[in-house]
Amino acid sequence: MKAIQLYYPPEWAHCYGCGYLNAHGLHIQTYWDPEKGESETRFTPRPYHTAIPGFVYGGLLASLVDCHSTATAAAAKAQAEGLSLEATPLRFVTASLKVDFLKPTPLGPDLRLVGRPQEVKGRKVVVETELYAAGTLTVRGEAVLVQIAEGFGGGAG
Ligand SMILES: CCCCCCCCCC(=O)SCCNC(=O)CCNC(=O)[C@H](O)C(C)(C)COP(=O)(O)OP(=O)(O)OC[C@H]1O[C@@H](n2cnc3c(N)ncnc32)[C@H](O)[C@@H]1OP(=O)(O)O
Repeated sequence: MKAIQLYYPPEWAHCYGCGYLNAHGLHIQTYWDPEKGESETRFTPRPYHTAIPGFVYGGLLASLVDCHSTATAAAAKAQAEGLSLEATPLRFVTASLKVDFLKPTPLGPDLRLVGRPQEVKGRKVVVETELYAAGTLTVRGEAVLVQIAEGFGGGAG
């Protein structure tokens, strides 16, 4: 199975969280299960991703939820519209990101994120994410993702 992020064309693949062209990035990779209609991302934090010794930095956890959600939105939209990401790459950006840190996340175990689309409407997708460390739910996220339009970003300054 191919990660959703690997369908992004090069111009969409520089993201620090999930861009395969960012040498310094996290290279988050998300997989879609069309039967369940949900996504999964696995990530093993490095020792330097520390908040307090023994626990994962919350900003990293938010980044995982963020890029996991943009990819989930692309897969959910493709499935809803009967599109193939191979033929029609879709790219979403984060309009809103809410992260609840339910428990400290231990640093060491592989992290598992499960994403479930709640709404697919026009250019907008809402995704809920649960993040588990060694089977324990430690983070819950909710993100609103918007499909980028022609000329996204405009000119700076
Ligand atoms: C060039 C390739 C770039 C690839 C980048 C990948 C990045 C990966 C992950 C990220 O970190 S993204 C970086 C952080 N995000 C941003 O910088 C986005 C900055 N914001 C924007 O560019 C615009 O605000 C945005 C594109 C998100 C929305 O503007 P639009 O004018 O296109 O949206 P519009 O107002 O038409 O709203 C579309 C829908 O989204 C909803 N929406 C927009 N902003 C929202 C918001 N903040 N909260 C909740 N809902 C929101 C809006 O209500 C509406 O829903 P409904 O259709 O139900 O009415």
